[in-house]
Amino acid sequence: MLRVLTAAQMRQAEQAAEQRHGMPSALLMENAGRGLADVARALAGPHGRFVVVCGPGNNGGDGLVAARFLLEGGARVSVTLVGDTAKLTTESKRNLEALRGFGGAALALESVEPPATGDVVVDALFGTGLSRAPAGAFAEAISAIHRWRRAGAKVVAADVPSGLQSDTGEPFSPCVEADATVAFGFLKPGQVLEPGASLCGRVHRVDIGMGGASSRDIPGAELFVVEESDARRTLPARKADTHKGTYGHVLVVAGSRGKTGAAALVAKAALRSGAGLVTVATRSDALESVQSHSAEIMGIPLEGSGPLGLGDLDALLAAAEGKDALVMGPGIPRGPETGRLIGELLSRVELPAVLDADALNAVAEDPSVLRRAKGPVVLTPHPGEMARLTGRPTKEVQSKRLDMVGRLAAGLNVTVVLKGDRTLTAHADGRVFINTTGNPGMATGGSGDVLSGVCGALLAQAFPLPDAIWTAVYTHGLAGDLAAARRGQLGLVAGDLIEQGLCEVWLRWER
Ligand SMILES: NC(=O)C1=CN([C@@H]2O[C@H](COP(=O)(O)OP(=O)(O)OC[C@H]3O[C@@H](n4cnc5c(N)ncnc54)[C@H](O)[C@@H]3O)[C@@H](O)[C@H]2O)[C@H](O)CC1
Ligand SMILES: [K+]
Repeated sequence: MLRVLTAAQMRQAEQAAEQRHGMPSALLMENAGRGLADVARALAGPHGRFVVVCGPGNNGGDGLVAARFLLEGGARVSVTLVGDTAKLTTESKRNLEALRGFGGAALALESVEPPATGDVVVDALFGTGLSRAPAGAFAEAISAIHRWRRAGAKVVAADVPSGLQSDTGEPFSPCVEADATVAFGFLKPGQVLEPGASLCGRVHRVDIGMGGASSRDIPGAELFVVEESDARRTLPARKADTHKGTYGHVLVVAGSRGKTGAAALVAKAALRSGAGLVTVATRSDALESVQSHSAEIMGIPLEGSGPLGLGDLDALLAAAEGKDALVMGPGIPRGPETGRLIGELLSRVELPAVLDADALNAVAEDPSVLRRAKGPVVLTPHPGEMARLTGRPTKEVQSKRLDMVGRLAAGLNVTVVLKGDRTLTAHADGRVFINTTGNPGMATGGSGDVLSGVCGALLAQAFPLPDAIWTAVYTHGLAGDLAAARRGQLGLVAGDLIEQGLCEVWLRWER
């Protein structure tokens, strides 16, 4: 699990490294510059030349150190300092002097021979200190870097591409587009959230000596990027002396006439994710069709017709007996009472409950009904459903994903999975887990149903929250990547995630 730090948290970590762990910022910068030089060197052609573009702050300082290491290694290096050199930070001033000792003079931008294929440009204009859109000479420097990249040079960004807001991943204009970014010490949100992640190119995280700074040194939001090893570790190998009851029984309340596939996708995904038993509760006129999708699906008919309402409460309470997790929402017939029904049901059963699709739209009218839930609740909205849950426009949800998912989870004391590119899993305790698996081929009907089935299965197997959920999200995306590798993104359908993807993930992790 990789910790992701905001700019303010980075500064706190830097202070802790200095005050508690005896790592002066000069040494941090030396290590950062060395890591930057190593990545730049690896990207250069055999006779590649380096152009290091430095700004006025410590990001520029990193660039100066990198220039020195490249010169030491015998490379051809030219350094350009942008902005008022009188304003250089102490550390940068010191490194500029050191560089002069190597004869690597600071040249003006105009006098630099334009780099091209095989050459490498090091973008050390701004890092986590960027506070507004680059203008004037800084904007001109970024335009030069764009030109050089179009001419074939590779661009390596120090810490963050200059112009990118490291806390959000939103770029100012102009903003550098890098082939690689060297993250110093810890990842930043802007390197893992879109569009920042794409602007960074390949992110290389290098340790610079802040390893001693642990969580207690760094208060505030706890953001993490989930790695494959984390997800794999959540799901231990099965023991021999177990039976289907050991792996839990998932109750799926989903489906309706014309939308029986949604219920089947949830149920099949749960079965393919290790649930011992799966029962679908749905209107009688839909049940046969749901069960026809797979012999393993058991069924409970919900008598009556029309939208789910308080009249269905007793039947659902009875259906919940002896179950270990509940998944509700995909394809359900929603009506004016459905939200209250969900509130009543959750206030009386202890089951961990996953609410998706129309269950989310039902509770969106009054999300506070969820506060009475007896068991843990997991919401899995896509941005549109998140907009309805929060009462904010979808555009705003997408521009403040981190903030909004954390706020909703804390406000309702639930776990929230905000789906999309880089799905975010926010837990009520403030931790947010960033997912990096998945691909646009998964933007197909039923993909979300599959995710809710995987969530239900892992909860039914008593994997703890929030681990079970960020693991389900990681697994679902990896299943999509493996399925797309065989079927192509265009050809991918939700069923492939189950039949193809999930089974390949388990095989890969059980080896
Ligand atoms: N925090 C750490 O542990 C380490 C950080 N290192 C590097 O330092 C930068 C952050 O450096 P900082 O001096 O805070 O700011 P920047 O260099 O990113 O920005 C320079 C400076 O520029 C001013 N500024 C902001 N926006 C603009 C603008 N649009 N136009 C003009 N000037 C602007 C502002 O005053 C900034 O302070 C971090 O990214 C790392 O690369 C250490 O080297 C390693 C440890
Ligand atoms: K930079």
